[in-house]
Amino acid sequence: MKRVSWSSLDASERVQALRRPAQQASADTRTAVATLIEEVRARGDVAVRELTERFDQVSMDALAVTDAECAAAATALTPALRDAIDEAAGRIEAFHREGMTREYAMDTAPGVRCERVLRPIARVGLYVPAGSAPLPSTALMLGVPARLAGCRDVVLCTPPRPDGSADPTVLYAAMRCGVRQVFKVGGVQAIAAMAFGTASVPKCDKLFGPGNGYVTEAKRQVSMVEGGAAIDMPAGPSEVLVIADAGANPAFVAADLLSQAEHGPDSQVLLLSDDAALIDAVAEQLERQLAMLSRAGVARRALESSRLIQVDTLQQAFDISNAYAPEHLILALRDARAWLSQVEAAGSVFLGDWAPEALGDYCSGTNHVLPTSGAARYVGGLNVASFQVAITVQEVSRDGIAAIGPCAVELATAEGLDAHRLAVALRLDEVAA
Ligand SMILES: NC(=O)c1ccc[n+]([C@@H]2O[C@H](COP(=O)([O-])OP(=O)(O)OC[C@H]3O[C@@H](n4cnc5c(N)ncnc54)[C@H](O)[C@@H]3O)[C@@H](O)[C@H]2O)c1
Ligand SMILES: N[C@H](CO)Cc1c[nH]c[nH+]1
Ligand SMILES: [Zn+2]
Repeated sequence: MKRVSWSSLDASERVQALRRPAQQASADTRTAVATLIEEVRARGDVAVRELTERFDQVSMDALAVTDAECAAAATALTPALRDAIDEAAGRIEAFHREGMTREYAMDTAPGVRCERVLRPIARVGLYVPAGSAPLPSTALMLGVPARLAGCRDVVLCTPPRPDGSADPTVLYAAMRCGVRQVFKVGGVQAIAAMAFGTASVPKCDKLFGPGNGYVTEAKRQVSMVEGGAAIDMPAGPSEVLVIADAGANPAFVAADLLSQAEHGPDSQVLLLSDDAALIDAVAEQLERQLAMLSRAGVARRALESSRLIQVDTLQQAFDISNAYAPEHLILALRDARAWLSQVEAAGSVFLGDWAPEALGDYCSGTNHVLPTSGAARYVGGLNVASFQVAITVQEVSRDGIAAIGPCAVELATAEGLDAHRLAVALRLDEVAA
């Protein structure tokens, strides 16, 4: 893992040091994804099956998971795993319920009642990755808020395993959230199928969930074409930025870095510290722990585009972090809570030595579907409101229009919009008569 001293870098070297490996899909990826989307759009399930055979090396007959498969999934899990999923789901539900947006109403003038009401998005499509590792925790992170929002049709796609089945843990987690429409489809073909609909897969209004570079690019593209679907956010290859001081535990810090590096070769992990000895110790721990990982190859590739950065001060570390806007930010600091006020852009923050990012991935209660590639500057992680639309309502009485109508007339006149002015003025005349 490359080590740099921030103050010795010039401006362009600093940009280079924080460059993400998959900042943007390459032109080749964009073109390839566009072609795949068009194939699904034009030929529906036939194309989905062909692409599944090409990219997942499995020939599929039925794409939908049957009730029998769901029932078998539950019994395939150990009681301990079922309990862990149930326990995690409980905390995720509690935290998301508490944070739900509320409806409200107020009189903005006598006789003018303004309200915000909430409605669930009717048809939502959830993507649960399973390319290099099936992620049942992602099924919880998507399914729990979808259920709390009250979405009517919840569709879930996840790549099939080599034998054509769906991962039973993903299925159990999906069922735990009340998801009944599950399809064994992954990658671009899943996103295109949910965006445009096929004979098997229902068309959805909005798509949610993380995925690799192809999935993320496919989401971006379907959200930009007429007749496509809205999307939650860019939730691509995982990232973590750790800010650690001299008192941090190097083994903990290294483990946290590796926990994101093992997601994929295009993951990126950064350590920022004002203590050279801590950085040395973390580098040593990284090597030691890599030797114990089953996915060491993947993690090593991610570490190639990752950095150990020595900063002059912790304040400088926060300036760098805010500019980078990481998906996950770990503050391995003695007074982590006091530094929280310095965080301006991050998907999810982990305070102190006892809050590994892996807890947020699974079971602290927060959502792990988070903005990557710097999108944390303008969008937060998934929550119940992501699955709802807020509709505003106004109810106006005769007294109400008498009170605020002249204001509208004045503004409509200034804009030269006569019909607007008339729509109000006619009513004012009637009220005055
Ligand atoms: N940001 C977040 O909130 C978040 C959360 C969880 C996971 N993640 C990320 O999700 C990703 C999961 O990726 P994954 O690959 O394991 O699973 P995935 O399900 O996203 O992708 C697997 C699919 O990719 C498709 N694919 C593979 N090679 C292709 C090619 N050459 N052309 C077109 N399509 C191809 C296949 O159809 C396959 O089914 C990781 O990068 C992980 O870091 C992000
Ligand atoms: N760290 C991932 C989000 O970037 C989520 C995840 C799921 N399972 C393990 N980790
Ligand atoms: Zn993770």
